[in-house]
Amino acid sequence: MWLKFSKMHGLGNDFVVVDLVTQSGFIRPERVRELAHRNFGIGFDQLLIVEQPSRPDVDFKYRIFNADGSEVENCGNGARCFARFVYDQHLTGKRTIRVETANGIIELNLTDDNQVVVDMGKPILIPADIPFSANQFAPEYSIEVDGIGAINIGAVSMGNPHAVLRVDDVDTAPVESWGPLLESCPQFPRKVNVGFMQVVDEHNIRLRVFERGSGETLACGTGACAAVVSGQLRGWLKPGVTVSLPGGELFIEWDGENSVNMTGPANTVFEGRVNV
Ligand SMILES: N[C@H](CCC[C@H](N)C(=O)O)C(=O)O
Repeated sequence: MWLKFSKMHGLGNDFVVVDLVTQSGFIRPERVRELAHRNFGIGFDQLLIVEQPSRPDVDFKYRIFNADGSEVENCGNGARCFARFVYDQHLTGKRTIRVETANGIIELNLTDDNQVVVDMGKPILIPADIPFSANQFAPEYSIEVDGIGAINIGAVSMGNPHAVLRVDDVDTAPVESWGPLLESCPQFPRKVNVGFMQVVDEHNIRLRVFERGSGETLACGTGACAAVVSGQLRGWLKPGVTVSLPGGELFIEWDGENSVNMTGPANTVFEGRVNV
């Protein structure tokens, strides 16, 4: 079965986006892994699926699959590309689009200057809801990790789980070595995305993210949101933070209580057809 797709990226975090509103089909997890391969497949960090909504108060359903075939709850850079895709493919004429993810509703706003503003919802901080093995919320936790030892982390979910470490310099941070060890540590029963955050000042950070199910990416939208939330909770940041990632910059705003808002670009590279 052949399906049309768009190849897109948000700051180099790259996606294949498939419309299953006007097309019908199903992509098995094994086929997701094959298509994610950068030599034998198309190559992507995540596969994004556009589906008909399952409730009247949203415009679309938004499903996300990592390169390893795992289905996940949210993808921030993907949300911006999702908005660009459904508008450019004329699946909607709206510039404010409500979508349901596996973990709730997010609102996407296409701006006049070719950016996308996403209301990412409130951060989830209760350990059991992240999920993270702590008895009660704390801004910072000390955990023991095999192969690393004792480290301090923030634990935040944006629908998907994130551990946030502070480092002095992201360029020398142990992303490749510590990323996989933390991604699968038992304290996060559904695994975890791992953010390495360098605080430049109270309104600027640098960030690298080792993503659950995909490895290090050039940018991570939910990771940027989680890092800012954790940095504000730990007293290092104030509302209105520019996050510099290897692929570019996102602007993240959180008032300390309500939704986290993310602003950034979304780009289409090419369109194609793929046999699933
Ligand atoms: N790897 C993530 C999903 C993609 C998140 C990232 N690409 C973003 O922009 O938020 C997870 O397993 O939760």
